[in-house]
Amino acid sequence: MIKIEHLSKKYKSAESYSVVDLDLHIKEQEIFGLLGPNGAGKTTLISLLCYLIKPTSGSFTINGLSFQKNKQELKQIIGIVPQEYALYPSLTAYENLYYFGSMYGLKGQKLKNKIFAGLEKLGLDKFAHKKIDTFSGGMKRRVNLLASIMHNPKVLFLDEPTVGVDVQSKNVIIDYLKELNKQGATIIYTSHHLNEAEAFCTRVAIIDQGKIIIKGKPQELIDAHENAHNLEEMFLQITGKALRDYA
Ligand SMILES: Nc1ncnc2c1ncn2[C@@H]1O[C@H](COP(=O)(O)OP(=O)(O)OP(=O)(O)O)[C@@H](O)[C@H]1O
Repeated sequence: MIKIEHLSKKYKSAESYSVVDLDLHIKEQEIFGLLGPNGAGKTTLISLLCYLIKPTSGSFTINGLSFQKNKQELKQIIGIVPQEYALYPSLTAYENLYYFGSMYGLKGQKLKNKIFAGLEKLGLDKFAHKKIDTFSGGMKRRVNLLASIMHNPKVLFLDEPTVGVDVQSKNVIIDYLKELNKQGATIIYTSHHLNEAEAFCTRVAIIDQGKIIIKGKPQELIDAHENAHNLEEMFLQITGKALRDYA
């Protein structure tokens, strides 16, 4: 499904590479977690795969398609849930979703039904006609997710989709993602919530300084590390306890 080969990225203003000669294959219908300390290169990797930024070298394909040759086809099959809200605050939830759905060529009753079905699933149907700037963080995160899946993408990239939300919103988001995955979506997501990733992901990769240092099924990784009873303990053993501040 996703084949990444020797992918590297060095930002123009940066002194070092943010993604370094990275190889990774992700299979269809996996839920793949990209984990790592602050500044490890997770967002950069997701941004490369969505072609929001260009690689310095290396290549990748998604479903056999490459951005260089099949940009339009790829745009139809991928969905991107960014870390920042991609919503218009002065428009209602319905108007936002209508706008994003129209961008993918959806219209009329079909689009309307899709919007209301999504809002209902995520517990927001009562708020369809309220403006986004009146929403809580958890509500905005849920609309942000819906905006990215209006076109039923086969592959969904999510950059910290549950950051800053309460447990209730987090559970609704994760359950919805599991449902999309059951329906066939491949999911690639970044998170700092290691308990969440342990329960949610079929496989995870731990990234540090732009490189994958370990990957596998969460339980297998935990079992392979003595004294680690969960993913967080394994993560700390591998990445160390030092702070990762950068500017
Ligand atoms: N636009 C940019 N220009 C220059 N350097 C950048 C840019 N964006 C990110 N970087 C650098 O690339 C490295 C990786 O950053 P990235 O945001 O991908 O990490 P991350 O793993 O997503 O971190 P976090 O968990 O804090 O979101 C960092 O050293 C960061 O300073």
